[in-house]
Amino acid sequence: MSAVFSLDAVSVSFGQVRALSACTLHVHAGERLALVGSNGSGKSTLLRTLHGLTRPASGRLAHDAHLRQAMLFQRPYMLRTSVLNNVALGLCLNGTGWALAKAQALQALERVGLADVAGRNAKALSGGQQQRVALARAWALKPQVLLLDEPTASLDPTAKREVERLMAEFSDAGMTLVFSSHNLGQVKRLASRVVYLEHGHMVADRPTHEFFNGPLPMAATNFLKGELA
Ligand SMILES: Nc1ncnc2c1ncn2[C@@H]1O[C@H](COP(=O)(O)OP(=O)(O)OP(=O)(O)O)[C@@H](O)[C@H]1O
Repeated sequence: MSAVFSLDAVSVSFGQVRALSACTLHVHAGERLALVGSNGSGKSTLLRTLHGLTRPASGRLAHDAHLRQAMLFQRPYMLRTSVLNNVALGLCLNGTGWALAKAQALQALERVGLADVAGRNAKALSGGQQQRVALARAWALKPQVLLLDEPTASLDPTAKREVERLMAEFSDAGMTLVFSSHNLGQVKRLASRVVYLEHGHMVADRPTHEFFNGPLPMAATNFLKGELA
């Protein structure tokens, strides 16, 4: 299988804090990779490093120079303008002309079931709707890889399921997903593979079924016991 991202012994530091320690990881095309671990274990740092927002102190990050990737955050950033403009501006920043950007933005909003609110102020939407706008903004860019940092953490169960459904559909359409989550039910439902991080170290890296059915290193077993208790 071809790797879309390869991390080789990557470490990231913030001053005295070692956020990632010698992480080696190959993300393959079409995977749905979940990052799990306690608060501060390095999940966001790993995602931000894959997206080029954080620079490794050492090690090597390799990907195809033409790889199209997008990233979603726990709280989506919405500009104080219409939903349509929020999606179209993302396309414009990537070089699409305004008229085409608006047409493609509308298609993307249809894709996530939000065409009917295209004219509303994005800031006035619910958290769940805003996350779907962010998914439309990402979808419109046709990324090969979508990175998602706890995309459903602040959403109610219905909105959470809707975002999960879209993630699954995007994956079925061929997109590679890398996401962090504290919701192990969600990880079971969505992931094909799970990486467990602790204090910046990758302690376990398993297909989802094996991750939840062991055996695992003791630290990962203790984490699972704590989370499922
Ligand atoms: N910009 C930053 N400046 C200083 N320290 C940082 C910065 N970003 C992350 N850290 C530190 O790096 C470590 C890893 O943080 P990170 O946010 O990657 O963890 P996480 O697993 O995503 O946590 P959470 O589950 O709480 O989101 C933590 O000790 C955190 O305090």
